[in-house]
Parts: sequence; structure tokens; C-alpha cells
Amino acid sequence: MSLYCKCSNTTTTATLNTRKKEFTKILRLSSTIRKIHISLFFSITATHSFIHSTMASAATPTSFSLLSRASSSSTTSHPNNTILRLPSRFLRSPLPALGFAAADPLLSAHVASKLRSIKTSAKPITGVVSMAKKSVGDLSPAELKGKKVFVRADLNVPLDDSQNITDDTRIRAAIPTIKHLISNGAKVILSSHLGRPKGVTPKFSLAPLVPRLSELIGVQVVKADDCVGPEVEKLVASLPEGGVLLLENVRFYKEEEKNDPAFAEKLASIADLYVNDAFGTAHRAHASTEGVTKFLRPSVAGFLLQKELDYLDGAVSNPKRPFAAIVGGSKVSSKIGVIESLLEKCDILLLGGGMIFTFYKAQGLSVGSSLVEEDKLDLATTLLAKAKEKGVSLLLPTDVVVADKFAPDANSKIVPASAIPDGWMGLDIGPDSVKTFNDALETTKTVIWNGPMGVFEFDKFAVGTEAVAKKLAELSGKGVTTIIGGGDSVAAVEKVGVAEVMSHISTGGGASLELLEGKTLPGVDALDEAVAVPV
Ligand SMILES: Nc1ncnc2c1ncn2[C@@H]1O[C@H](COP(=O)(O)OP(=O)(O)OP(=O)(O)O)[C@@H](O)[C@H]1O
Ligand SMILES: O=C(O)[C@H](O)COP(=O)(O)O
Repeated sequence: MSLYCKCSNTTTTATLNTRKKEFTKILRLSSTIRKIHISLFFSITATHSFIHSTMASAATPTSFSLLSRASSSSTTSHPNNTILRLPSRFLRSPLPALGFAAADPLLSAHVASKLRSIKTSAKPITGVVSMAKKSVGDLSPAELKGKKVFVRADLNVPLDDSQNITDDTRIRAAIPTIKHLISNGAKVILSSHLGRPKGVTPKFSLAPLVPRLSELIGVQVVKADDCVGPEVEKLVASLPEGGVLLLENVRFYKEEEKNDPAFAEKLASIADLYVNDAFGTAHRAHASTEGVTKFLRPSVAGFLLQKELDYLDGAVSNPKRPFAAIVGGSKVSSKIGVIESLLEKCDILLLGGGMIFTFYKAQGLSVGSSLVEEDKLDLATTLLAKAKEKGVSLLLPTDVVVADKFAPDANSKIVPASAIPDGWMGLDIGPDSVKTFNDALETTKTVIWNGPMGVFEFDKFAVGTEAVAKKLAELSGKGVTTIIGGGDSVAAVEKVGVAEVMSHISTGGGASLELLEGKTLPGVDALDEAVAVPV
């Protein structure tokens, strides 16, 4: 909290904005320098792995891996010519983003430690850069007091058959912005979708969310039965300062997903300003995420949205190096964009999950009955070549756990990646690969993870995924920035019980993938730009 109070000091904010501009210039220069210095020594070898060549103690590789020759001698030094060491005076202070930190103890601690290092260390440091969107934290108390604020959140949480919330992560993630607004005397009009209803569908009502929302906010939330119309207008009119009104599922109107301007205008008509905190839905150009911004000023980012951008865009685009990306999941085809985009940014790329068999086959290996996308063999070869060209150390698992059928009780054994028997399918990475991956991760300062290493839904094949989760938890404790990209990886991290220690766990599935692919999110794009305050 005290950190947030410091943020409201105008002089500090102004100075920081000036520094931010200087810092941005330097980052651009850094990116140019990086392109010039990319090392191109790379080879595919059947006998050595990147880690084995750097660590005498490592076990003999069981099959093959991809080796960056440059990195074999300088795993940790590869980034040295690409990193721009900034004098601390150029560090983009996290203060402007502190609104969310104030309500997020983990992030508060992260930011506080960063601030301490600025104050106490003469050593040059690197930092997280955020997208230049105006934040709810940039609005003064006078701009909020008594104002009707339309807050679009993503409260699309899973419900069981009895309408109980089975995972309230997204609700908890929305709370900091709501609390900030009500503590500043705003009237919060909260909007969300739930599921993909076709018209008004009772099972997709937001009503089951009211008790948990009220409990977390500390205020009894009023629920409207609609999201537009006279009843809503009446409820808004009677909303006190610090009150919260939850509108009914905005997708009960087909106009929402059509981004119908008249519908967007109706939504906007009940409010004075707009806050988008729905990161999970920011990749959708819908009336409540995009259209509404045309009718409300200011239109700003909420703390969750900003935090997601800070990590998934800022920390990934300008990482503390070495920067490793771990990409898994079932298919290469669903991760092409992410892999291609990460190859531009990372130093080490670890691949796992079902997609590895397409890479193996592209290298001429037998893969038994493992999942393979025959039409993506050329693409796999191209991605390997791209990694080589970019000087990225791309590691494929050296051993795999194979099964005689796709079932939790399948017979299984560990085999080298080069010796998958006919009729067997790879469902997890093996212990040798876990060790190799762990050793590679040990050298890093930033890690992003997207997609499981195996069929983690079956306990027998969850070992590789859980090992990665545990390793990232351990690294988080050592100050490494760890970012979990969403969906199945988040489920795995939660299953292992280490979610709390990660630097950032994304609340977005599709949105986080699109952001990692470098796409523009319409819900973000539509928001007001942050304005630099002159000193
Ligand atoms: N070797 C494998 N063979 C078949 N399926 C696999 C294998 N490894 C992982 N999977 C499956 O991949 C699925 C996840 O793949 P998907 O491409 O959907 O990742 P994702 O959901 O996008 O990951 P995230 O949500 O973390 O980004 C899981 O259901 C998992 O069981
Ligand atoms: O769960 C999600 O990914 C978001 O809430 C977006 O939902 P959608 O895919 O139905 O648009």
C-alpha cells in the first residue's frame, strides 16, 4: 500500500515518465544492437546436447538434441552481447503500474524488491516495460469520485452442474481494480460474459458469482437481470458511491459479439468512463471490449490487464537474459505463431508435449504411433532452421515415456527419443530430458512456459510437466522471472501447488497466446494512450 501512495506523487510520476521515454529510446537501440550481434553457429548433432556439452556431470545423452555451437561454449554468455545494461537512472520504474501491485501482495513484493535494488545497487539492471496504455491508476481521485465507471472484467469462470464456482481465479484477479475504484468513491458497473450462450440462457447467468464477488470485494454486490434497458438504468441511478452493480451476461445479446455500435452505445450510456480489465477477452473485438470505447472517455486499462501486458508483452519483449521459453502442448500447428515469435526473442527454447514427434519425424526418426502432423513436417524443419539462424539453443527431449495405448493405465517405458518402438506412443518427456531441461533453466533469468510436456491429465504421464512446474517454482524463489502462459500450463502449476510463487500466471487462454504471437489485442488497442506528464 505504501508503494502505491508514493506513486500518486505528481513530481515522481512526471520524472518517471521522462525516464520512461529515455528508456524506450534505449530499448529500441538495444534491439538494433541485438540484431547485429546474433550468432549463427548452430548445428544438429546426434550425440551432444547443449547442456551435456557444458556440464561434465551430465549423463550421457540417450539420443540426439539440437545444439547451438555458440551456446555450447557460452550458454550463459550468449546473451551478453545482446543485453543492454542500463544505468539504474534509465530503469523504467514500475511505479506507474503500482495500482495493481498495491492490491496484489506477490507483485507488491516483486516491485518492492526492484525498488530496493534501484536504491541500493550501483550495478546496472534491466527492467520490465509495459505497453503505453493509460491505466486506472493514472486517474486522480477527483476523476473517480462519484463517477459511474463501466468495468469490463472477464468473470468467465467454470461452474459445476450445481452452479458452484470450481475455480475463482478470474474473480480474484478482477478484485484489485474494483476495490481501487470503490475506495475512490466511484460507482462500479461491472460487466462480463460467461460461456458462449446463444441468447438468454439461465445456466449462463452471472447470478452464481454474486456471493463470491461480494465476499472478496467486501461490499454487497447488486445484481441486475439485464445489461441494458430501463431496469439497469434505475439500478445505476440508485447506486451509491462505492457501490457495485453486476450486469447480467453481456453475451445474452448477439449484438455483443457482433460489436454492434448501437448496442455498444447503449452499454456506454449508463456510465461516465470505461475500464477494461478483461484480459482473457481482450483478443475479442466485442461491444463491451472494443465498441464501447468509442463512446466513453477516458477508456483505460485495469490493473489486471496492465499486469498481463507488463509480463506477457513487456517482460517477454525486453527480458532479463538468458531468456528461456518452454513450449509444449499437443500440436505444432496450434503453436506455430508462438514458437516463431519466441524465436525472435529467446536465447533457449525447450520443446515438449505432443508436438515433439513431428520434429523427430522431420529429422528422420521413427516415432511409433505418437501424435504426428504429417503436413507440418516441413514446417518443423523450417522452425529448426530458423532457430539455427537466430542463434537460439533449441532443445528437444532426448528421451520419452512411451505407452502401448492412450489411457491412464497404459503400460509404459522410458526409451531414447531415437528408439521409439513401433506401436508405442510418446506421452511424456523422460527423466534424462527433465534433467537436461532443468540444467538449461538453471542458467536463466526469465522463463515463459506455454503448454504441458505430456498428457498430464493422466498421472502416469504428468511427471515431465510437474517437474517443469517445480523447477520454475524453485527458480522463482531465486529471483528468476517466471511467466506461465495460460490454460493447461496454469492447470499443471496449480495441480502441483506452486502457482503462488510464480511471477505471473496469466488469466488469458487465447488472449495470452495471441499476445505471445505478437498480435494486437483489439480490447487493448482501443484504450487511451498513456500521456507523458511534462516535468
Ligand atoms: N505426447 C502427447 N501426446 C498427445 N497429447 C499430448 C501429448 N503431450 C501433451 N498432450 C496434450 O496436449 C494438450 C494441451 O495441448 P494444447 O496445444 O491444447 O496446449 P494448450 O492448452 O494451448 O496449453 P496452454 O493452455 O498451457 O497454452 C493436453 O491436453 C495434453 O494432454
Ligand atoms: O475463457 C476465455 O478464453 C475468455 O473468457 C474468452 O472466451 P471466448 O473464447 O468464449 O471468447
